Amino acid sequence: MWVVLCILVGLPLLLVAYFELGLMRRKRMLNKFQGPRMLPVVGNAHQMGKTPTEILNRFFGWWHEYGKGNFRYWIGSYSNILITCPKYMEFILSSQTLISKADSYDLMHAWLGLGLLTSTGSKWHKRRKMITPAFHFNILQDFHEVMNENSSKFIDQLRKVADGDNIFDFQEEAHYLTLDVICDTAMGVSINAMENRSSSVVQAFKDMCYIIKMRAFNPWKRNEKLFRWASDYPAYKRTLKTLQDFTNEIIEKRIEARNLNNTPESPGTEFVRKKMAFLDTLLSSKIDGRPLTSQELYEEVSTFMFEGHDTTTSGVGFAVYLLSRHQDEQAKLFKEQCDIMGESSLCRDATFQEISQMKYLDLFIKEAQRLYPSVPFIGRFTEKDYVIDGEVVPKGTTLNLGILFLGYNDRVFKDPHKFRPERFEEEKPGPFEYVPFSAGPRNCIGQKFALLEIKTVVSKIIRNFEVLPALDELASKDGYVATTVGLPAAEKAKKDALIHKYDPILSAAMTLKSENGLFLRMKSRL
Ligand code: HEM
Repeated sequence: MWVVLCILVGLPLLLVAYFELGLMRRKRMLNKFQGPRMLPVVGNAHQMGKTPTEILNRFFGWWHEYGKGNFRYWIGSYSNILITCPKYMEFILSSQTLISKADSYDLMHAWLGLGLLTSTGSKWHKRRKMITPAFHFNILQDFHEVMNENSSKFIDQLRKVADGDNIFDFQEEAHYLTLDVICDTAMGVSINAMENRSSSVVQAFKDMCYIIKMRAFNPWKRNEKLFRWASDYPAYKRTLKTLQDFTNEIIEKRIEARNLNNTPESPGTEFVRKKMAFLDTLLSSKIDGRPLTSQELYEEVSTFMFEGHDTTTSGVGFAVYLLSRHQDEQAKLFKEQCDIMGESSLCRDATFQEISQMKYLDLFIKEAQRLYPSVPFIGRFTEKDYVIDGEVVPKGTTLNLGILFLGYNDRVFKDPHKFRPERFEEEKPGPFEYVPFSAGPRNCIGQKFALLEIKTVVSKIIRNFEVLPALDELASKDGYVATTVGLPAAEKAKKDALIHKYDPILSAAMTLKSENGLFLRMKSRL
């Protein structure tokens, strides 16, 4: 009897002791960082919350508690530091060795393999060098034509859905547009997602982006082995196969066409684009003196398909959302369009040069990305000890770089909850104080592409539509943004009552499919 009792009590205690002993070194070092008290075994997991909204609120709560600095927290045996100090950002993002991604990126491996976004070490170095020329100025100019063509179709589509006083989900519409642009520029094919939205490939892209984000917030489904038992696993596998088959087929056909010297210009091919697609650049490139293997081609094309449309969808979405809330700024943007394009030719496409002259639009997009960055967090993993600003960050720590938090830091941005595009002319943030596209050697390779696309689409919307004020109580009358993000708890509670129904950052920027959508009203100007 006593023996059984001893085993029942002693064994769990021994297990806990063993578990804690294994973490001792990391705990000792990380205790030098400020952060919430943790329990044995679970760490701070019990405090995190379950939904993206709860998790984000928890992070902002701690951020205020710890003086808007970095803080550490533990999820079981996983040690994390949320990085919000520009000095740390600088060290991490400038490092040539601290380039391994956090384990949250593993969720993308099944689809993207180890492409530019997810790879590390010499594999990443070689690929980065090879892919950089794909964003050359001339290629970007070619891509601008595709952006223009597709955004004209998008405007036609908006005329249908925004007809009269219709309220519609803008984010949903923008998703199909950005998918069309990226398919055309990355692979040289048109899937016409704006019209064929129910096609299996179009839905597969949408579902896959959703699944990746949903799993990131679900501790069980995040685990590959446990996810296999989930009821949505079979559907996920089907989605994955649809995307893999589609991409591989396009690559094979493109190679065949090239082998037959059947250039993309030749009639009779299904390749609609007459210009070089990203895939063509890859097919002409070499790694270690040899052409890329089918797997390498697949990984890079898929990476572009993912990175290149999900991010720009929210980039366009939040900019247009802010138009609805900030009518004075919308009026200034419209005036800029008239000045640059001429009042009588607002219908035509803006040229590459005209887009670069749209200075107020540039400031507006910068401000939108400060408040609602399309990529709110990025993650790194320490493969060895690092000394950052005099403190040792031990091997085996996940560094979550809070891009979102930088934008709400009043030491960097005066009155951060005020929506004021002009601030970027007056108070220039340092290179690591505002990093929506990251910075340093692993910054966003598609930054110029993304900004060009967002500006092309948003400027066209401004010329063609008046984005009407929101019908709720949240239209800004004082220039402040309608969000609870970044507010201290007391102020947040006051605003919560108003905003709980609709807060784009909590529902969409945290990138789980928006609970309510991004509902807007527009009136045609023409
Ligand atoms: C608003 C739009 C976009 C934003 C805010 C954005 C932001 C970012 C950020 C923050 C990173 C760093 C990720 C990390 O370190 O884990 C990144 C990396 C990357 N982005 Fe973007 N991105 C955007 C659009 C695009 C587009 C349009 C493309 C391609 C056409 C693209 C391709 C990539 C790739 C391939 C990487 C990985 C680069 C590397 O690790 O060397 N992105 N992006």
